[in-house]
Amino acid sequence: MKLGLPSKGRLQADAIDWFAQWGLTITRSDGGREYAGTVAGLDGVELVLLSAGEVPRELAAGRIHLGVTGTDLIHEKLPDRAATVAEIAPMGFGHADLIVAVPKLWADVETMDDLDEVASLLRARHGHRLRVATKYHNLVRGFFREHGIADYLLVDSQGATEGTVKNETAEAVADITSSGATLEANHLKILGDGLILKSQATLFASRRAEWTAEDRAALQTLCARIGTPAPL
Ligand SMILES: Nc1ncnc2c1ncn2[C@@H]1O[C@H](COP(=O)(O)OP(=O)(O)OP(=O)(O)O)[C@@H](O)[C@H]1O
Ligand SMILES: O=P(O)(O)OC[C@H]1O[C@H](OP(=O)(O)OP(=O)(O)O)[C@H](O)[C@@H]1O
Repeated sequence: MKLGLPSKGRLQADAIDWFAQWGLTITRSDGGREYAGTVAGLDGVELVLLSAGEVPRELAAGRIHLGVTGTDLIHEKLPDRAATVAEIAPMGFGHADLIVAVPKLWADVETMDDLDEVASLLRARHGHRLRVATKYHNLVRGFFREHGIADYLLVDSQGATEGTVKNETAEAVADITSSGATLEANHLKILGDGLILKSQATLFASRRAEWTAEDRAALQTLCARIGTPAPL
């Protein structure tokens, strides 16, 4: 059974601690620079280290049986997620909210409806569409559609998204926030009804992987320890 774990970044250390409480000892090879390691405490588990952003794709391709990543990334990257993955357990860390934020200076803009009005004004007065910077294209499109906002442009931003407003490449952003410090530092505020998704690190199982009898037994054992029914 292949277990995909973030190779570095904010989720890895907490994920290793989380598995330790269920009797799985995960050890990175040589000082943590090599992307390899071992799992002790449950037979037949092989460690695969990869970026949190790649875990959804690897689960969908069936190249890993289990994977740890944020629910935001699963929702964004797997449109057909019910057929692709099964949630085993939320892990209680990596909490973050995907939100829509606008400049604090926009005193009259507090809701998605207000943002829709801004979009219409921008179009009417300046002849260009409202630009929204994000890396969560699918989730943002769906959310704007639910709020009846159609006249806007998504600007791809793979990092430093909150800076796009100051840099004048976008008027609004849709990004992850946890402490709120980055929004504050960039003079942005969250719209009252601008919460797209609440995310946390979660253990998922792949419905697309080939599950041998040994893999299923390992999954059963792990789920019994966690105290949750095996989803497959
Ligand atoms: N403050 C935060 N900022 C961004 N992501 C966060 C935050 N808190 C928790 N997360 C979660 O962490 C996950 C992303 O983790 P990380 O940035 O380590 O992965 P990544 O984007 O694959 O990293 P890499 O920079 O190696 O590509 C997402 O699921 C996200 O929701
Ligand atoms: O609410 P906060 O605690 O301030 O955290 C939110 C910030 O952290 C993340 O960025 P990250 O550190 O991953 O850098 P990036 O912008 O390059 O993705 C995220 O994209 C926000 O910018």
